[in-house]
Formats: sequence, structure tokens, C-alpha cells
Amino acid sequence: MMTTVIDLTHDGNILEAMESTCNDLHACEPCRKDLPELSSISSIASVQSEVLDGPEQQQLRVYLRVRPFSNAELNSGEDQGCIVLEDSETAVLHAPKGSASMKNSEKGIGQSMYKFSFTQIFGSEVGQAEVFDGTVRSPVQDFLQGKNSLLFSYGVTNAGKTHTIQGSAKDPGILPRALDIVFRHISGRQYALMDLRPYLGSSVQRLDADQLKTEKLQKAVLFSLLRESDAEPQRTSRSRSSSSSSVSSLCFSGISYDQTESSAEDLHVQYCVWVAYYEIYNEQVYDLLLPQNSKTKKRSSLRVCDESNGNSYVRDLRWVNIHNSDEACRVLRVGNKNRSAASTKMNQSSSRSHSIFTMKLLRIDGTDVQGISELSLCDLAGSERCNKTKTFGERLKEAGNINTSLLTLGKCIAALRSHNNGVKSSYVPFRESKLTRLFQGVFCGRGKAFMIVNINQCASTYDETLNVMKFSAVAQQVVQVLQPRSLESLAPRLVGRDGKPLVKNGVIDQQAVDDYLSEEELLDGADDEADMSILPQEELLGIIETLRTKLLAERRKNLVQEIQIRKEMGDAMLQQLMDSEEQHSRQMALLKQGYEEKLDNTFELYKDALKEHAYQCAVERLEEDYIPIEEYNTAQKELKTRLSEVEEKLRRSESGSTLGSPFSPTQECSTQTVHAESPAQDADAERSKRLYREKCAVEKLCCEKQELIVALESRISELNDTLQEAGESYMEKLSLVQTLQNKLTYQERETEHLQSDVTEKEAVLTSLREELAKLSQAPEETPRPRRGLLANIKDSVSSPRSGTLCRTLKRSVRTTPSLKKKPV
Ligand SMILES: Nc1ncnc2c1ncn2[C@@H]1O[C@H](COP(=O)(O)OP(=O)(O)OP(=O)(O)O)[C@@H](O)[C@H]1O
Repeated sequence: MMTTVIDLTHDGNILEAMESTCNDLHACEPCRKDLPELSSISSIASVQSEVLDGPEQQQLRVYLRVRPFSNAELNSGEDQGCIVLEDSETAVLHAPKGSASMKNSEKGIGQSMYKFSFTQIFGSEVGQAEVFDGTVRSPVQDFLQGKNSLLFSYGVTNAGKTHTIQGSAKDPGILPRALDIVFRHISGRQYALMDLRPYLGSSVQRLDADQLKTEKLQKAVLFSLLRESDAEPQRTSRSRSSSSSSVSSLCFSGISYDQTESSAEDLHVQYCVWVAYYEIYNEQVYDLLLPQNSKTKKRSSLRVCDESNGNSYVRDLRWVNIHNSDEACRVLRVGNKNRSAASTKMNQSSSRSHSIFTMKLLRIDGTDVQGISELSLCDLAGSERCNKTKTFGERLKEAGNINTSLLTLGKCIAALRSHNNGVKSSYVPFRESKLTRLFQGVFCGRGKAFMIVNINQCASTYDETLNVMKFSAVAQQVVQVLQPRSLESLAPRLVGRDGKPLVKNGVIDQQAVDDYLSEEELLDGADDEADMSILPQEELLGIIETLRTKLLAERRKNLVQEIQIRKEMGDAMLQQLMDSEEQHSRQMALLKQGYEEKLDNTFELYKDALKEHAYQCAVERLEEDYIPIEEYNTAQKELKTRLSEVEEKLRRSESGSTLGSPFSPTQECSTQTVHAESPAQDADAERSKRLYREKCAVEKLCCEKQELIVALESRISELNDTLQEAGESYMEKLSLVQTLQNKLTYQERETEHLQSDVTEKEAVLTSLREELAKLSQAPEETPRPRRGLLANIKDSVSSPRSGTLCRTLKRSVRTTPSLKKKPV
């Protein structure tokens, strides 16, 4: 186990180290945030590589390489014994006089001596081959066995990172050596075709004949760029050809490695190697294998995207299929030519960007892609202090971006280490920079990560070197948990030209393959970005003619498709309108029926209520005034008899009585007084009185009956009023139904109108078809002004829909009212 004597258990140390490197540019950012934990990082702070039942765990391997002094450095007294290598794993740093560390230790802050441990230390005398064997040989073996690896070099500027990764023609670095081993391993088992290309992050795309042709053409263009640059070596100011570690003339002839052993079952497996080379410069990703625009001299930046499984990848990255080390070397040289480098005070040819060279190895069995593995080597830009390096303007901006992404890398490493130490809530800010976003997959278990720390021994850069060492000490405590690879992950997703999967349930969808292979040859604008102007004129003319024919065919096809789509859309819209109209009518009919039923029911209810009420009233009255019929008849008879008697008596008394005035109650007393002596007269008087009382009673009864009749009449009038109201409500409902019926009629008229529109549209379509037929019969008859074939193609491509037919179509669409939305 490797240990350090300094206390690096707190996250702050690594951040302090990173921040102090760029403290003149950036304010400190908090590194802890309460965000979801990183599930794939182990919480076990195990320090040894081990394989458990589940995922494999490995401590991040950190190697140290010490650069020898240059003559200039020796002459300027840089050798002050700051770096002492105790053994192959331990280095001791002694602060030189005048350094910030020494000043601090004199003040009682910090120490003047630090001890660091590494997986392995390579001293200044160790050569490239030994470094390769001690660092990358094992990841390369893993790569050949289908595993992913990432190796990155870290250190201050001018510490030897680029030298370690690329080396020189005489003394190649780990990248050319790795490529050499790969090609020796697959020698004799190379997949001859180029029709399987890496796609997105971890998929494979099967190229059709057209794409294959473009691929070959682009490769030829790429290599011809190199021929051009060989002829003009000082063409761009960015060229790194002046560097002693330049690989502009790199070749791998000096390397000789044994072919690695392969198992018997591997013998029928074929391999194909694709490489990509890109850089992250000022937080923008640039493809180093794409030539910059010859007119604007600008490079277009690429986007970093995420796959559905969360892994990030560079979109539209140019992948080049290579067959041997020589081709790999040429790709590297083209990339290096485009890499952002500049001369700084500390390094004549300083890398101003993080460059990443990625190779992908496809394992192919017949037509089946069995697996894909990835090996990336990242040459980080040098960390530096701006005040020391005397950087201004553009260099200062670059330094700011470099330091920001390195600071984010430091924060990620610190957070990963915290996670290992059981701080579950530690958030890993992978997404804060493009660099860490692209590394995220590897750090989260998709592959193994390795780090080479490069330092120089100069006293003048001691403080920066100390920070780099502190960073590496923290990185070393990160434990990677490698996810066991499932069968699905071993067999990558195979997609066709359009990016749709060709493999379903592990079986190649032959129909889908045939479908896209038999497609009419089409132009693919996205793949035509290479600068073809460097090809011979005859070849160019041939290509232009082919492209012109394809363009015409494509246009015709597009037009037919457009018409077809428009017709289908029109039909679908009409159908939709008719359906909605029908549905609307049905709803209206149902609504009307419902209202009518409701109205009828209400009316019936009113009628019933009225009847019921009248009946109840009548019954109540009857009950109040009920007299049995016999009693009534008897009373009636008695009354009649008495009345007739009274009338008789009255007649008699009128005729025979001495009294001239008719009988009246006021006269009763006097009659009694006057005729008291006559008993007959008394009896008559008595009877008269009785009769009179009865008459009064009858009159009273009549009055009561009259009142009852009046009450009944008023009740009936009330009932009539209620009936009237019910009738009015009925009329209202009836008028509502009438309105709804009117609306329905209007909608029906609208539908008829739409139908006539559609008929018009169909007539337009027919005329267009005829026009198309005419055009397709005689396309060559329309002469085009020969302004130059390239100009014609550019015009055609930039305005593909400017043809007569399209204009007619657009006009017809504009003038077809049925396609515009109508107010309801
Ligand atoms: N191990 C070594 N042996 C001999 N020379 C070396 C060694 N390492 C580096 N150099 C030389 O030191 C110089 C600086 O190296 P290099 O360009 O690789 O540094 P760097 O860390 O990549 O710098 P930057 O970050 O600025 O790009 C080069 O001239 C290189 O040849």
C-alpha cells in the first residue's frame, strides 16, 4: 500500500491545490452539494485491486514520471535537489529557497518537505519503452479483450506530458506503441471492409454502398491533406513542427513488440480499428481530423451529447478506419497539425488544449459485431500560473479555460474520493466541464482509468509541482468499481443508415439490412464535409456529374414524396373533418332528443301536479261540507213543507188578517201584546217566527255556498295562471330547440363547403401530377445556365425547394382555403 505523510483526508486540500493554480483567475467554488449519490462508486476505501463476487474494484493507478533537466535549465540553476526519489514508489519534495512553500513554512504555515507515494515512479533516466511497459501495456491488453480504458497525463506546462504520450520519431511515446501492439495483435485477422463504423457512444452503424464510398473518399482527402502539409510544413502558425517532441514525422519503425497471444476461439474473429482525434479548446470540442474551412479559416465546434445509458459522447465526431500503424501515424500527424498549440514563456510549443485520441476496436464474427472496446489517451493541457507564465490576451483566456476544466477535474476526483470514504451525499460535478463530462462514463465503472503525472524538477516551478503532487495523492485514493459487462453491453447496438437498430433480440434483421441496402442512391450532406477541392480536376468533374445526377434524382423523389405526403395529409384532414362533423351532428341530435324528452317530462309533471292539486282541493272541500244524502233530502223535504206552509199561511193571513202590514220581527211584540188573548193567532205567530228563523238559516247557508263558489273560482284562476307559465316555459324550450336545429343546418352547409374545397384541391393535385409527369419525361430539356457546375450544385443544395413545381405547390397551398383554419 502507498501512503503519503501529508494529511489529504479533507476535500479542501485537493481543491486548495487546484485553486491555488488558478487563483488569479477564479474565485473558489464550493465543491459539496446535496445531490444524489454516485451509485457506481464504492464506499469501501480498499487500497488494493480486488475482484469480488460482483463488480471488480480497482484503486485508480497513478504513475509519476520525472522529466530530465534541459541544458538551459541546468545552466540557469534550476537543479536544487527539490525532487528526491526514495524508491520506485516514493518521492520526496523539498521546498527550494524563495518558493512560496518555503516562505509559508518559515511562517509556520505548511511544511517544507512532503512525501508522496505512487503506483510506480519513472525517474528522469527511464526511457519511453519502460514507461509504456509499466503503464499502458496492461490497459492495451484489456482493450484487446474488449474492455474500456482511459489514460490521461496531468502536470504543469512543460513537464513532458505530450512527450510521454506521443514522443518523437526516434523515441515514440505510449500512443504509437499502443497502436503498434494493437495492429500486431490483429495482424492477419483484420476485417477488410469498412462498412461497420462506430456510431454515437457505443453503437455500430452498418454503412451502405454510398456511405462506404464517401468514407473512402474522406479518408483519401484526409491523407492527401498530410501530403499537402509535407509540401508546406510551415503553412500554419499553429503547426507544432518546431517542437522537439513533435510527431510531425512520427513513424513506428523503431518499435518491436511480440504479437500478443490469442485464444483458439478468437481465431475466427476479425477486428477492425477506428480512430478519432479531437481537442477541447476554450471549452469547445473540435475535431482535429476535420480540415478548417478554407475560406473563413474557422473550425466548427462539436456538441457533447448523452446516450440513453447516461454516457457522454462527441456528436458528429469523424471516425477513421485504419489498417496499420502507418495509417495511424498519418492520422496523428494530421491531428497534431490542427491541434491548438502556442509558444508560451515556459514551453516553446505548449499544448493549449486537452487532446484526446480514441481508438475503438470492433470484434466481428461474420456479419455480426460481437463487441466494441475503447481506449482513450488524453493529453491534458498544462496547468500553470498566469502571473508566472506572463500570459496575456488570448493566452490568458486559454489559461482560464484550461484551469477551469482542470479545477473541475480536481473537484470530481475529490468528490469521488469522498464517496469512497463513505460520504454518500458527495456530488460529483462531472457536468461542470466538457472534459469531466466525457470522462464520467469511465469514472463511473464503464472502464478503467489511469493517470500519469508528469513533473519537472525545476526549482522555479516547485509550488505548481507541489500542487500537482497533492492532486495526484488524492486521485490515488479513488476506488473505481468496474461494472461486470453483460452480454448486451458486449454486443453493441447495430444501426442502419438512418440510425435505426438493425439487430432485434440479438438477431440481425436481414430485411432491414436489405431494405436500406436496396435504397436508391441518395446524397448525404452530413458526410460530404471533406474538402474535395484538392482532388484532380477530372476526378472532381466526374464526382460533380455523379452528384448532379443524384441531386436531380433526389429532387424528383423528394417532390413526389412531398406531393404524396400533401395528398395524404389532405385526405387525412378531410377524413378528420368529416368524422368530427358526423360526430357533431350525432351529438346535436342526441342533445335535441334529450331536451325534447326533458321538456315533455316537465310538462307532464306540471299537468299531473295541477290535476293532483285540484283534486286534493276538491276532496278537502267535499270533506268539509259533507252531509249524508238522506239527511240532506229529509232536511230539504222538511224545508219545502215548511216553506209551503209558511207561504200558505202568509197568503191566508194576507187575505183574512186585519193587520194590513206584512209580518215583520219588529211587529212581533206588538202582535203578541195586541192578540194575546187569541190562541189560534198565537200559534200562527209562533209558526211564523219559526219559519222566519229557518228562512234566515237557509239564506245564511246560501251565502256560505256562494263564498265557497267564489273561493273555488279564484283557485281555478290561480291554476290557470300556473298552467299559463308552464306553457310559456315550454315555448322557450321549443325556441331553443329551434336555434340548435338552425346551427345544425349551418354546420351541414359548412361541411358541403369543405367538400367542395377538397374537390378543388384534388383538381390542383391532378394538375400538379400532370406537370410532374411532363417534367419527369423531359428533365434534360430544360437547359441550365452553365455558371459552373459547383455553383449550380451549391445553388441547388442551398435552395432545394425553389423549383417551379414547389412554387406552384406553395402557391396552391396558400390559396387553398380548406387548409386554413376556419372559425367555428
Ligand atoms: N522524458 C523526457 N526526456 C527527454 N525530453 C523530455 C522528456 N519529457 C519532456 N521532454 C522535453 O521537454 C519539453 C516539454 O515537453 P512537453 O511538450 O511534452 O511538455 P508538456 O507537459 O506537454 O507541456 P504543455 O503542457 O505546455 O504542452 C519538450 O521539448 C520535450 O521534448
